[in-house]
Amino acid sequence: MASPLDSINIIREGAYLPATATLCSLIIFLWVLHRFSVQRKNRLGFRLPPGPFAWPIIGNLNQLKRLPHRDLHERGKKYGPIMMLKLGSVPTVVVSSSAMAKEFLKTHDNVFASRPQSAAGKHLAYNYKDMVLAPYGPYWRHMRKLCVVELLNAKRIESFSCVREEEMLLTVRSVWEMSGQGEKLVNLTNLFSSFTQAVMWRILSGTKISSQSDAQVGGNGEEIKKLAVEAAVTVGAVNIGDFIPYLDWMDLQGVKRRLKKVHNSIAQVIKKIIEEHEQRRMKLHKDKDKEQEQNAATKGLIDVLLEMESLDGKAITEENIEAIVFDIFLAGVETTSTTIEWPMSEILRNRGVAKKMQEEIESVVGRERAVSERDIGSMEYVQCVVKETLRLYPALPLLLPHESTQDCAVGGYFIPERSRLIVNAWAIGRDPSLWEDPLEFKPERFMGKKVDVVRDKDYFDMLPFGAGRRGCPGTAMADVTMNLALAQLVHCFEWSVDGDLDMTELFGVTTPRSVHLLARPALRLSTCP
Ligand code: HEM
Repeated sequence: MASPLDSINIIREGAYLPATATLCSLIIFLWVLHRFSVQRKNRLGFRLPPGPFAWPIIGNLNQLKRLPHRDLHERGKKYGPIMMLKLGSVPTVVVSSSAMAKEFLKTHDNVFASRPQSAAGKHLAYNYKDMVLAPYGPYWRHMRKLCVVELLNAKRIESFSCVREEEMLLTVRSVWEMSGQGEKLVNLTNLFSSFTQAVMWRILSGTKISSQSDAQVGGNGEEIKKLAVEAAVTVGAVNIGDFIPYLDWMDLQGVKRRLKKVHNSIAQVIKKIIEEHEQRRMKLHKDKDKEQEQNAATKGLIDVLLEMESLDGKAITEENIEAIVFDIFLAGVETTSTTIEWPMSEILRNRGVAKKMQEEIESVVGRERAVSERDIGSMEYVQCVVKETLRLYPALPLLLPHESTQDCAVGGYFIPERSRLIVNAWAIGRDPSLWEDPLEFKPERFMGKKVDVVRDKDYFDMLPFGAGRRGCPGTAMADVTMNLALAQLVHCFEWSVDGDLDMTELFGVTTPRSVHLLARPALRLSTCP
């Protein structure tokens, strides 16, 4: 995956900086003018938050390290829980305490609910016509309501439990097969990716990702799997033009070109699958019996969207449907699979955690059958393992960037309009003033405590899903998927690794392990389910 630092190094080495002195003077003049205007704007009478010295043009871009969540955490120790950086010409507020995160994402949520403009939003995400990268306003509200109320409501998520359970059973069987019945190591990183892709694709389209019918219609599922990886790599690169707008037109790193290419390929696949659904619906409509049969079966979200003509009197266009399919697939897959990979790594390093999980699971389901989603409610320790993972390993350690839509005073500091907000969820989850032994993986810390990371809107001591208006709408779906996958894998198999595990991470769209997770399964149940 391209590292943000690779892109930043281009600037550090000076390879592309404008050469002529005139241009430099002009840029410095504009920079001074800009600083002056920011200071003048401060009619609220507060100072800007503290932060390191920012160079003209590049600001602090050249100082960011390969793992920015760790780097910003270290800097936060010097400058405090609100720090101001300049990324290129973009004023950027970095927040790294629970109390300050609450100020920004709850008290002043309405001011910080927008997203900054970016090449990814323009060229990949349907020119901001998706939900994830759309600026705050009526269009985003329409899309968010459609997604939260119609697609990801509790009843709908529950209706897909059979999809998740079936895909998990297929995954367990493929583990056993791939390992040569316990002889060989299995690549769990790839396995979790395939599992979450299969679940999300089936929930959207109603078809298996590599089923025969899918293959007959051109293998849309397989195609989108490859494209999702490509999109993640491209979005993971820092685009210089997003931070130094007057260099944007040059597309120095070729990011815009790659984004456009990936967008066109993804849009084509999504368009095709929507057209196929439309045609099938028309055919079924003619055959009433089959239509009833289809209605009784679980529908994919694309069918749900096609059946709805409007929401609150506003039409649901084909572009809306395409963008929502795009968002749910891309936002739901990597985040969930990364969050399953880390607790499996901890379980492999800590036999005691696996043992406690197995004892609890067996007390609920015995050894003769696989775990179902209904069982999870009775498994407090398994749920604590998931919570502890979300605390220590948030898949998006800096959430997604927010942007302020007006001047604002927060925590005694002035935050100018159009500042970028970065909330360091990784640092908050490891804050020693909130957590005892913060760096240790101890699921027991949540036992007997009513901590509801998914639904409690007032809980800011860990923020794996963000909070407020832009908080993740897929939390409930992610929660059931992760709990089921972990319980099933630990119940069916005893896992072992060769040697010590490397626990370092990469920073890209999500924060996966830097080295794929390989482990050997030994069957615990009498037969593979
Ligand atoms: C463990 C899994 C997941 C994690 C850790 C996660 C985390 C996040 C985070 C941190 C954000 C940004 C919040 C912010 O900007 O303040 C977000 C946004 C979002 N997530 Fe998730 N997510 C997960 C799974 C999912 C799933 C399964 C779906 C869909 C079914 C989903 C859909 C979205 C969408 C659409 C947004 C954008 C919301 C908006 O901008 O209005 N996520 N997620």
